[in-house]
Amino acid sequence: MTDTLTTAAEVSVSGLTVLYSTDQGELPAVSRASVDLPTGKITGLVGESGSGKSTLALSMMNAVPAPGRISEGSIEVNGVGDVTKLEGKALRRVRGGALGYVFQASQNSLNPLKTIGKQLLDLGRAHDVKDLRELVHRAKELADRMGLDGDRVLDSYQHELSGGMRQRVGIVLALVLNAKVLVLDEPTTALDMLSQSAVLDIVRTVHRERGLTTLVVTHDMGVVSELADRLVVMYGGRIVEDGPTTELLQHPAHPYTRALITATARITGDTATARALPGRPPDLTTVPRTGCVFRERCALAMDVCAETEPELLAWAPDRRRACHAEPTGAEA
Ligand SMILES: Nc1ncnc2c1ncn2[C@@H]1O[C@H](COP(=O)(O)OP(=O)(O)OP(=O)(O)O)[C@@H](O)[C@H]1O
Repeated sequence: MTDTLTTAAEVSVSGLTVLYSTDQGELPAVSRASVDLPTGKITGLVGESGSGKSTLALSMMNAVPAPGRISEGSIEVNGVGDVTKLEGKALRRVRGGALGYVFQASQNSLNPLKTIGKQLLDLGRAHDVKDLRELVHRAKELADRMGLDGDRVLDSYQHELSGGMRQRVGIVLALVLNAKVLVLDEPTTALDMLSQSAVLDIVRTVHRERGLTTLVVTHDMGVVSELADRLVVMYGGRIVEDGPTTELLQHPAHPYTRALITATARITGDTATARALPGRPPDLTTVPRTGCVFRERCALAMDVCAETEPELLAWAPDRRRACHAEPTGAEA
């Protein structure tokens, strides 16, 4: 069976492999990943630290940092084409133009030496915006919609803003050029609980009001379980499972997804039974080169798992999994 969704895709990642150069040679941080971001939906990309989430998300802007490179695959963005083929000015126009990206720890991604307003003007000039006053007006409006004082924020330096305010500023800058696709990398990490829920409310609201296609990257299953329409689970550079959020949480079909859910008290509703996943996730150098990448931490591992890498295949409508074990009642 193919891995395509029936819904229209705003972004379509196909056979993506991203390599980083290490002292052991070039190794994959993302391996043959194929996934769609359905138009108008919020997709959550989850997995432990090092699973390749940020690398996959950065690839969508063809912005994998050196010493990394996209070695295979394509990323089709609606109205743009294959971003892996873009370079120079065409690529800069897409970043912040069609695709708005709020960086991980965006708390620190702002320039400490320039006011937010000055950074907004730099962004406008980089994108050849003719009417900068209109751009400032739009940014203030957006900021106001997010519960910020637009005038004050534009006159501020980043150190004058709280973590939650900086995160909102990151979203303003990502959307002010009317991006249709919004990518947020760990939007709530390093925020206190109150600011976390305020930022998530804002993401939900701007997503709906602006008709966005949104990708939320997080290691925290709890964050996306309430926010996302769909979940995509990554482990060791592979997509191991995806599907609609409610179905995937109620009936996880990959042992890794099940373990992530069990480890999240916010989903199980019980801090006492929430168990951290035993063992450590692999990095580029330790990820198994043959067979299933999860087998060393998997309670269901069989001989075949050491020999053959399971393919990510559709096993029910709108559900895919990469696992040799049969989906059993245990998943339900
Ligand atoms: N610049 C780099 N050079 C070499 N290896 C890298 C580089 N950046 C990331 N990696 C490795 O690539 C793998 C995937 O990293 P990535 O940051 O995409 O994962 P992640 O799931 O987003 O985790 P985190 O939330 O910790 O960023 C990890 O093993 C990481 O160590």
